[in-house]
Amino acid sequence: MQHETYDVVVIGAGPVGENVADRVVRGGLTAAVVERELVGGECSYWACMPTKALLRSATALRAARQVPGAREAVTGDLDAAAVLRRRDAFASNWSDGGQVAWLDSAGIALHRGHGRISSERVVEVTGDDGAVVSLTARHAVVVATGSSALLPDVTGLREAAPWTSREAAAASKVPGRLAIIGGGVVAAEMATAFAGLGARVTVLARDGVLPQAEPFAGERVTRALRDAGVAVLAGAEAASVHRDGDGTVRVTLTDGGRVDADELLVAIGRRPNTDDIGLDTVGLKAGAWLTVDDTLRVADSDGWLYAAGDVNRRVLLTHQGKYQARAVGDVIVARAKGEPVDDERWGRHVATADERAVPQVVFTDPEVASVGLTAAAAQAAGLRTRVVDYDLGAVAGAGLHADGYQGHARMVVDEDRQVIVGVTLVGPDVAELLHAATIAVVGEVPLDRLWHAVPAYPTVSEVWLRLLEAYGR
Ligand SMILES: Cc1cc2nc3c(=O)[nH]c(=O)nc-3n(C[C@H](O)[C@H](O)[C@H](O)COP(=O)(O)OP(=O)(O)OC[C@H]3O[C@@H](n4cnc5c(N)ncnc54)[C@H](O)[C@@H]3O)c2cc1C
Ligand SMILES: NC(=O)c1ccc[n+]([C@@H]2O[C@H](COP(=O)([O-])OP(=O)(O)OC[C@H]3O[C@@H](n4cnc5c(N)ncnc54)[C@H](O)[C@@H]3O)[C@@H](O)[C@H]2O)c1
Repeated sequence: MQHETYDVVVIGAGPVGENVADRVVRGGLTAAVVERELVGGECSYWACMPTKALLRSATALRAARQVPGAREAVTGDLDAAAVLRRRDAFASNWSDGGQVAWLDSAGIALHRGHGRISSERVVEVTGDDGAVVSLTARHAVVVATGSSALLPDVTGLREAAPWTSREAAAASKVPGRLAIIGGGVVAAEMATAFAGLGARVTVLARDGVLPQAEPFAGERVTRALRDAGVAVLAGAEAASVHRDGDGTVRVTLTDGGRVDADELLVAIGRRPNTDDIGLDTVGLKAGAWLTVDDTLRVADSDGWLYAAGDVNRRVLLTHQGKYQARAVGDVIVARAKGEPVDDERWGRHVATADERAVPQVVFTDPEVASVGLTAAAAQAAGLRTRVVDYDLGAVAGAGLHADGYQGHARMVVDEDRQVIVGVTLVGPDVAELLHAATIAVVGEVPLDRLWHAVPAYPTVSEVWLRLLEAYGR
């Protein structure tokens, strides 16, 4: 068996693993990443990038149709084939050549194959040809193996060959009828995308649409999906699934109803990619999420094992995983060099924002952009809050942006500290408004000072002033 030694070995070269390795190399250590599939991970080829490419064209078309003058110039329908071609380009045609070249330029070694921890600080990599290379880490092993789609225990489901987000993101044609189990982020975005591409979509939303978000967000997205022709069946749950000889998937519901489709997408959440990475060899449970401290070090390990990104279940988002990667890369370097560790709240070596300041955009139409706590979550956390709502469509900039602009904004104020702890914006193109809210929440900017942050006129951002006015001074 071939043996190699590095300062740090990272299992998984998704966005998080790549960034951990980059950070430790920038800090003067050596690093290897192990990847069994494509360098770039889920995000690049089957998640963030291709799905947003599937969504973007229909959104642009809707935007043009909402502005007289532009509307008249739109004379045709969406070209689904062109959208799929553009999606292919955003997925780099499922080739990781560009990312491999970047690893090379960053001085990071790549080992292709399946990585398994075999003992303390040792990772064995089994290549496609069965050859095994043993990698020893002088300082740390970082698990960044991500997550996979979860399938519910529904009779006949697996035999019916359902789509997960992977097959949907990489679809080579648009099914005539698409049924979706789930009502979360993936279900809402995919329903929007495939309805825009011309499919007849049915959403079996057992717990409603976007149940984790502010209730008005789910309500507005549900309304928009229905306006777009999507059948949203709130409370519907699949009891059994069968795929007929002609390819039709028949979903029988627990209330006896039936939904027929050409494809069935399951989008009910994720499970960690830890089944077969050797956790049992170091006293941890195979198949479990990896619990970490704020410096991303795995609890119950002897200090050499870290986990970042989806696999630690803190936040299942690329940008937040990359934020963790910066913290974990830097803390490994600090510990290796015997330098002080800055693990105070908001310190350099901790991922404090994961707790209460996570930004997310759901790219439905309207978009849902949120950061921090919802009103319900703030209350559950025991904060004394005041909730301020404003009609986004009443802002001058919104009216200019699109005729008939409809949207809603909410800020949740911690009354004791006079700071904003949560913001949710729903409306066309609100994604780019979110970072101002993130800065206000992370910076814990006092409301008194926010009055001096004057939004430019006439932008949609003027909603900030309206929210402050509604709160009062
Ligand atoms: C449909 C969909 C859309 C999404 N859209 C967004 C979005 O718009 N914005 C956003 O922020 N987030 C989005 N996400 C979430 C985002 O994709 C994940 O949070 C992100 O990919 C996590 O990065 P990661 O590096 O932790 O894991 P991954 O991207 O899953 O990468 C893990 C890598 O590890 C490799 N690996 C696993 N096990 C092993 C092993 N034993 N040996 C070697 N290699 C291994 C895998 O092959 C993979 O390349 C979306 C998710 C889905 C499903
Ligand atoms: N734009 C983005 O930021 C983006 C886009 C897509 C995915 N993601 C990330 O990917 C992750 C996975 O997304 P997801 O939509 O699969 O998960 P999710 O957790 O967002 O939603 C899953 C939904 O499925 C429902 N559900 C759970 N079990 C069920 C069952 N047995 N039957 C029917 N319904 C069931 C839940 O009520 C929930 O609403 C999310 O955590 C999200 O952060 C992010």
